[in-house]
Amino acid sequence: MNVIEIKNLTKRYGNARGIEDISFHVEEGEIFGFIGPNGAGKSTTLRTLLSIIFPTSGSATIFGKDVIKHGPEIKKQIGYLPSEVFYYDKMKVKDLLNYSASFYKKDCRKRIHELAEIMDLNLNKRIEDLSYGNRKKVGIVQGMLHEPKLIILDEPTGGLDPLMQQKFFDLLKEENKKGATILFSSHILSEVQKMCDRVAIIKEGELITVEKISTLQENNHKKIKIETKQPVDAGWFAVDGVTNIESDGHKISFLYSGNINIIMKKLAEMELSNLWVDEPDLEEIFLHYYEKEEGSK
Ligand SMILES: Nc1ncnc2c1ncn2[C@@H]1O[C@H](COP(=O)(O)OP(=O)(O)OP(=O)(O)O)[C@@H](O)[C@H]1O
Repeated sequence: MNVIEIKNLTKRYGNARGIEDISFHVEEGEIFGFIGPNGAGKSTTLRTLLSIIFPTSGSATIFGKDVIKHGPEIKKQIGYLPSEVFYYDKMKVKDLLNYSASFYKKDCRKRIHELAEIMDLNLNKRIEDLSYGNRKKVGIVQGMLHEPKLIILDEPTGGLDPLMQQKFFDLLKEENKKGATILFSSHILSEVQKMCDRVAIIKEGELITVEKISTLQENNHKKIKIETKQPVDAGWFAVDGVTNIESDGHKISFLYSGNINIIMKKLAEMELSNLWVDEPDLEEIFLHYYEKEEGSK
């Protein structure tokens, strides 16, 4: 079953671009990553999904229900962490969290304490006395205290130190094991790579691709590095499927996607002193997509 279905979603801010014709779905039980650089349209997509803002055209459903018509009902089953959290500064953390919990028809007190313990958050402090990272933790606890079936996170790790990031990801994995579906946006590719099953890549408001991380890594591209006896002109690699060439004459690295025999024959024409074939990390694949898109314009 698809927990989220986004169909041809477009949002314009006056004449300015927000997102253009975005379609993808998130399946039940998935951890789905939504990645793209600053200003790509991640927050716009997520806010439209939560009917915080309304689309110019297109539609979206969550749990099979239209997000505009059934917004309030759907939101009870969603945990949302916005990219920036704003609070009443004078409130104590525990008062804010209890107030948030009062919107749900369940007793969340035990879970609030468990989450605060995991995230090392002091419930007795005033919001105004918290650092940026600790405010983020308040947002995390607030988004998860009602044990939602769907967790939507917009750039969740900003401000968290590496140890906290790890704890937070462990927490998300645990929620996912218990059945929660997770959608999170990020421009930090290593965290998406660590966490997600599938990923949608967005650029300048448009969707570039939706792929399994494993497919992106294994099937599509190889990272090939060679060392040669004679200097090789980078032009020698004008082969279909070769991108991201970096060369200092004797050492050349590039990404290759396509029939592996073609590139092996090309390499066999050269006197090699060394050869490495690796899977690229997500960052390299991501840059590759960007280069392709820019080149094709
Ligand atoms: N309220 C608004 N009014 C006008 N334009 C907006 C508004 N909010 C976003 N935009 C524009 O929409 C585009 C997408 O922005 P959005 O915040 O969705 O990107 P993002 O991928 O979340 O970026 P970031 O990683 O920087 O948060 C940008 O060009 C941005 O300037």
